[in-house]
Amino acid sequence: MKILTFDEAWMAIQSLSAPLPPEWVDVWKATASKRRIAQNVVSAIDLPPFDRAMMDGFAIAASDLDATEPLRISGAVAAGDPDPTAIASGAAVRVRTGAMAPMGAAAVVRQEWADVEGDAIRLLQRIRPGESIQRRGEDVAAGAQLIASGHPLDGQTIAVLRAAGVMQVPVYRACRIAILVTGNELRTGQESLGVGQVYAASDAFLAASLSEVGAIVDDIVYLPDDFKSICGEIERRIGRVDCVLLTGGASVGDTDYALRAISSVAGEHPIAMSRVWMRPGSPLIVRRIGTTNVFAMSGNPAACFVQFHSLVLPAIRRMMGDLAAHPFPYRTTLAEPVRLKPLKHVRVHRATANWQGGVLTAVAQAQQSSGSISGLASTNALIRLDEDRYGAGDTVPILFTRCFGES
Ligand SMILES: Nc1nc2c(c(=O)[nH]1)N[C@H]1C(S)=C(S)[C@@H](COP(=O)(O)OP(=O)(O)OC[C@H]3O[C@@H](n4cnc5c(N)ncnc54)[C@H](O)[C@@H]3O)O[C@H]1N2
Ligand code: MOO
Repeated sequence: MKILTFDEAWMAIQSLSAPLPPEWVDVWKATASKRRIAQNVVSAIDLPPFDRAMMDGFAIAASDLDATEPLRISGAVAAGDPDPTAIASGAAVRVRTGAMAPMGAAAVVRQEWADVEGDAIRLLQRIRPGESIQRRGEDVAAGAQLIASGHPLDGQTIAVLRAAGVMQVPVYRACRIAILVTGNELRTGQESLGVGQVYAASDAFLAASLSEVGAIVDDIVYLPDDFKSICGEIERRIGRVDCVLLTGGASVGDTDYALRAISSVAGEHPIAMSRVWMRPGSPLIVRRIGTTNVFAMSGNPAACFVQFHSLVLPAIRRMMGDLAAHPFPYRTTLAEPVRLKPLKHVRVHRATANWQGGVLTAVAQAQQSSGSISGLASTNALIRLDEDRYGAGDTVPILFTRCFGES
């Protein structure tokens, strides 16, 4: 048994989970995803690529910013016109928003600030130099840093890359994952339950949360408590997927095969851990075999949920380039007191978090048994409890298990 504290387990698992090699994606074919960019990206062009009119109105020369005499309208330019008509002193060029500013334009006078008198305009106020012109490269210059490594390739980022003329970016490869669900008592699909049987549940939240972060669930396999078949199913995935997630059989009973099967397949590969001082979720076995990380989580759905969100998912996110992952990244106020049995385990409670009067506030669920699953539908967070007693208003670390605000 290799038992670690929660923080030791976090470090051990994170250090096994190096980012996967990047692959290049075409920015114009990329769909918004949680994939992360694997290097700093610079702008390919000046942005905007030319001095640009920001208002519909009239471009004027520097000598006419406070002209009291009429300025003759000498031409017009629309967005997309390639010809940057020059502007002379005493003249105005009609411009549309998004058009190239004429050569020599010192400002664009929005049309509300000028009276049109035949083929001339008269300014209604003094115009500031540079008014309503966005200069070439003012947003970002060609070659300047645009996006930092590790940034998600989502819709907002794709917009920036496109605008800046970046055609391809390297992104960390999506983590490929196999889920092996073990247990003689488990039934799936439309099967009705026999005596002593339960429906397999945990793989549903595993698969859903993994696809939310952009990982690829290669397959989900249901296995009996049989040493040989568990060994065989692990072995055939080593080197073919980046992570194998087992559930069930992670504890110490004589039909709990996860540790023995992983050890048998691993041979000389050292075990990172087989238990963590955390409740629920203490039976957690982690071993890297070749290029594959193998995690065996508890069968109890609530324990599996806690292990997955607090330790396993952050490791998978790190493999996909989230290098800033932190175990419980926020703090919340407790709405109610908490009293716990003195134990050396860190307790991780399922909670419901909400904004109350502008303050993030969490209520721990009443039912915290590791065998109870019904509360998972309403929980949106896990809170970390290192002490035995807390008062209402105390603050504790929290992580969100679903997008905050979607509960
Ligand atoms: N003598 C000891 N017994 C146990 C210990 C211990 O230290 N000494 N640890 C306990 C703790 S803590 C936990 S948590 C459980 C973990 O057990 P396993 O990981 O071996 O899981 P199983 O025994 O296979 O299953 C536990 C429970 O969950 C049900 N289950 C399993 N898989 C699923 C699934 N996919 N969906 C829904 N429900 C599932 C299963 O039927 C069992 O009821 O061990 C304690 N024992
Ligand atoms: O891992 Mo267990 O959930 O502490 O009963």
